[in-house]
Amino acid sequence: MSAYENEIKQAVRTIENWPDEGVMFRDIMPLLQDAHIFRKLIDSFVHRYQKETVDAVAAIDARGFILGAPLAYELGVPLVPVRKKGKLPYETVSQSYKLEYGEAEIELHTDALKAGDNVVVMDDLIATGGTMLAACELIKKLDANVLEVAAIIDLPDLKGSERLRDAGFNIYSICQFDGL
Ligand SMILES: O=P(O)(O)OC[C@H]1O[C@H](OP(=O)(O)OP(=O)(O)O)[C@H](O)[C@@H]1O
Ligand SMILES: Nc1ncnc2[nH]cnc12
Repeated sequence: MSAYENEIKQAVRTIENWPDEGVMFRDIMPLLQDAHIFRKLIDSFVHRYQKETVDAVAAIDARGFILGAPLAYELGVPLVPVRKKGKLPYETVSQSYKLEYGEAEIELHTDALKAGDNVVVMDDLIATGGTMLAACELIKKLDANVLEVAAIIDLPDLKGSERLRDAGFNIYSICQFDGL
């Protein structure tokens, strides 16, 4: 792990037993409160994608918006918010996915991407991978291509990154934490 990756990992705050007993909540808010770390964080994503052919950044509601917006701005490409159900006013495609308890649904406007667009999908964290996989399905429904899914944090014990890899997606995460 490089020095900057370690600096980012050290800045993540862990809250035990939140929101439920047994969960170690990995809180990215301290990374945003430190302007120096926030800049390094965004720059690391920019550096990874600036030489790639990226046509859009899809950012997942809600914490993915915080990262996806500055990345899209710096790359000079469109920002495509992937929103939770019922928030987008125009015609949508939607995809349901499993949560620990029950189901959720996310949506994209049908005109958000063009067929063949190369898309980076951005969120703060991959746990079970359900959210990222659903976002990738939406992108595929619009005949666009997922170049890579990107997150600050991967929780490999929850097998989300494994599910994403098995489904054929490339993954980039800056740091990993053991446990739930
Ligand atoms: O890999 P998964 O098991 O799908 O979990 C990861 C997702 O969970 C969190 O969002 P949450 O649904 O809590 O919404 P929020 O961003 O509105 O807090 C996180 O920001 C990811 O989007
Ligand atoms: N452990 C965790 N920390 C922060 N966000 C999460 N989303 C799902 N699991 C999470």
